[in-house]
Amino acid sequence: MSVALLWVVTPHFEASTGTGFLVSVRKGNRLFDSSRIFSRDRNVPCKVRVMKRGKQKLSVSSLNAELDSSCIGASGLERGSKFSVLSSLVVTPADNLFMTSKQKVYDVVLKQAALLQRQLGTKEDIEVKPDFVLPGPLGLLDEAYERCREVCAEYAKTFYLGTLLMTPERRKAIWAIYVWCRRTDELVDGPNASHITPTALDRWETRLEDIFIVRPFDMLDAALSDTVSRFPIDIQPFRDMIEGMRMDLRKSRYKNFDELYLYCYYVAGTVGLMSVPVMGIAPESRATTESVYNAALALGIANQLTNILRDVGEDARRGRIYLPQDELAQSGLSEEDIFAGKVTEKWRHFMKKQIIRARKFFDEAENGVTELSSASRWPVWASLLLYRQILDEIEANDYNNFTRRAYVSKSKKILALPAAYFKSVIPPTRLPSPLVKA
Ligand SMILES: CC(C)=CCC/C(C)=C/CC/C(C)=C/CC/C(C)=C/[C@@H]1[C@@H](COP(=O)(O)OP(=O)(O)O)[C@]1(C)CC/C=C(\C)CC/C=C(\C)CCC=C(C)C
Repeated sequence: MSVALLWVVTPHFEASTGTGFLVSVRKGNRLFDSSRIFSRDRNVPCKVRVMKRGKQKLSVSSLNAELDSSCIGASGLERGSKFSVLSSLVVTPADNLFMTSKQKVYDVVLKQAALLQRQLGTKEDIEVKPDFVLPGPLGLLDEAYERCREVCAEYAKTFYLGTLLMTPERRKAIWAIYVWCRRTDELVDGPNASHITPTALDRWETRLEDIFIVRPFDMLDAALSDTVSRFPIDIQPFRDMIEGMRMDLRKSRYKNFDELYLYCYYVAGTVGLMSVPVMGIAPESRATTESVYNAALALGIANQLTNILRDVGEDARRGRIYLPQDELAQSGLSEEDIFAGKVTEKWRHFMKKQIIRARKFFDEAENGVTELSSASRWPVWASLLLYRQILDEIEANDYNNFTRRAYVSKSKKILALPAAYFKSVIPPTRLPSPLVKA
């Protein structure tokens, strides 16, 4: 597996051509030469050395190698960047001040659904653009997607197997989105997290904007540039995920569920919104686009809540408590109880309520999976069933999520696959349902 290692001398850059990074990529009627990847300011050159590594297992640090240079800067020092942060959900007009997080996020869902409908006309139009014709022995874009595939296969084995069930165009797009999400998450959760500052995240956001105007920084970004030009994907969920990382930098406590919900939207609900335009809605579905987006959002929230409940002990050891403070207090629990990590009756009672809530989000998501295009349903069902089982495992561990990590065994994972398959062959509902247009 070859991984490009990039050293960036300044935040502006132009790739050197030393190592055969030299295939032109056709983008609609435009051609861009990926060996010469330009910064926003085309007059400011910056050297990027591209070095191929021999076949080796990808590691967290190899993924980060590329991130370090572009986000932290070669020295890891702040550079007083002039990059601006563009607005996303966080820009709240005065009359939004009293809205709950759910209402604010629902506004995003409505906007995303409207954008998708506007871009596609009708759902029957969902068709990806044809493949680019690439010169060279192995198209640069093919190589870019191949790297995304490798990262995905390495980091998310079960999920990767699920993507193999999708159509080739869709699976490539999901890999590219996955890699971008993973890298974004690594910024605050990876080995270099201590070097990450809000300015570094601003740079990452500038780099995201470049992806959307097809000026990718590296190969993995090039795959996403291609994906977002083929599918009707909007930038906002991506921006919002970066906002979630900012939140992670500045916040380690959540007053109530409203605050936590917003965090879960940023870091995981956004993944659902990014994925729907790729997964596609079944042409025969009678569900509204916004209801499908809402279900996708619910699956992201459910996954993240599950993740938080599974990792209570691990997070506490990093000084983080994602659980709503007011609900902890209502159950007679304090921060000290979390740090002490003792499973008490109060804790069990608190956890039972949290699990009920997470399951409700999974239930909400279920209705939407059936409305997805047929080839996308199996992997989504599989991921839903597998992630939901983590909640069962927490129960099976008698709610000891302080010192025991709930995980789904291989045999249970294998059993979930046929179950997911049978669910996925159920066609979209033709009967009136809460998801169906009036
Ligand atoms: C088929 C499918 C599931 C597609 C989504 C693929 C995709 C782009 C995944 C990106 C995941 C990612 C790396 C997110 C970064 C932030 C993060 C780490 C979120 C947590 C994921 C778990 O990751 P982690 O590797 O840390 O987990 P483990 O420790 O290994 O357990 C999250 C908990 C959130 C992930 C959220 C989703 C996968 C959203 C799923 C929603 C959809 C795919 C929409 C489906 C559509 C409908 C209508 C229901």
